[in-house]
Order: sequence, then C-alpha cells, then structure tokens
Amino acid sequence: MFQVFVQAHFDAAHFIRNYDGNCAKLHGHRWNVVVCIEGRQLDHLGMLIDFSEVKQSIREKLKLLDHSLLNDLAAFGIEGVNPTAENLAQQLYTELKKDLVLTNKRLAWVQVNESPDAWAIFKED
Ligand SMILES: Nc1nc2c(c(=O)[nH]1)N=C([C@H](O)[C@H](O)COP(=O)(O)OP(=O)(O)OP(=O)(O)O)CN2
Ligand SMILES: [Zn+2]
Repeated sequence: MFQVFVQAHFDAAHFIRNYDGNCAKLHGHRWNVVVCIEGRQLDHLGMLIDFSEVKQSIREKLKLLDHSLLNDLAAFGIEGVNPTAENLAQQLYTELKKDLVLTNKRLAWVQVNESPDAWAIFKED
C-alpha cells in the first residue's frame, strides 16, 4: 500500500459561534492542510498520483478560503456549522473528492491544522 501526502496553507479569519471563551471573538490562523491519497497500484512512471495534480486541486480550493472570513462562506453560514478545523477538513475532503481523478486509489483523509499543535482529520467510515 502506498500513501501520498501533499500539504498547503492559507490564511483566514474565523470565530466560533456560541463558544464560551476567546475563540468566539474574531481572530485569524495560518491554516495548514494535509491531504493523503492511498492505493496499491503505481502508474508507468512509478507514481500513485502526481504531486502536481494534487497541489493544483488543493490550491484551487484554498484560493476560495485564503484571506477570507470563513464565517462568511456559504458552507459555514448555516447556524450550527462553525468553521472549525473539523468542519473545514470535511468540507475540503468533499470538494477534493469531486475534483481528483481517483482511479485505483482513494482520498484517505484530509487534515486541517489551526496551529502546529492542534489539528483535525476527516476520513470516511
Ligand atoms: N476541536 C476543536 N477545538 C477548537 C477549535 C477547533 O477548530 N476544533 N478551534 C478553536 C479556536 O479556533 C482557537 O483559535 C484555537 O484554540 P487553541 O488551540 O486553544 O489556541 P490558543 O492559541 O488560544 O491556545 P494556546 O493555549 O495559546 O495554545 C478552539 N478549539
Ligand atoms: Zn481559531
């Protein structure tokens, strides 16, 4: 089994609605995103998936988030769906899965770090 990892980052502000503490106030993070793709079969070049294909897809998705107020985005405008690391990881997983050509491989998980010390991972059951 092979696993390929690609990471990228974006800067964005957010606040956590109904949070009892400082995170309810507007603040920003340099968010780091790691994507893991796994599979058993390499192509004729010896690649599971070309890093550049994954990078391009992540960059396209993160461009929509970069320097934004995440709470303003449609995905997080709904009451009860806060722009947490968990919800961002799930949202990016869903978007990347639509985009990537995943023949003979699967999107294993997406990790979103709020800081080097704290992160969430979304993967399917
Ligand atoms: N499970 C989650 N918990 C928290 C999230 C989250 O997305 N998922 N988010 C926050 C806040 O956004 C906050 O900005 C981060 O909090 P924290 O890691 O505590 O960061 P601090 O810099 O405030 O804490 P230090 O003590 O200075 O490390 C909260 N929780
Ligand atoms: Zn925060």
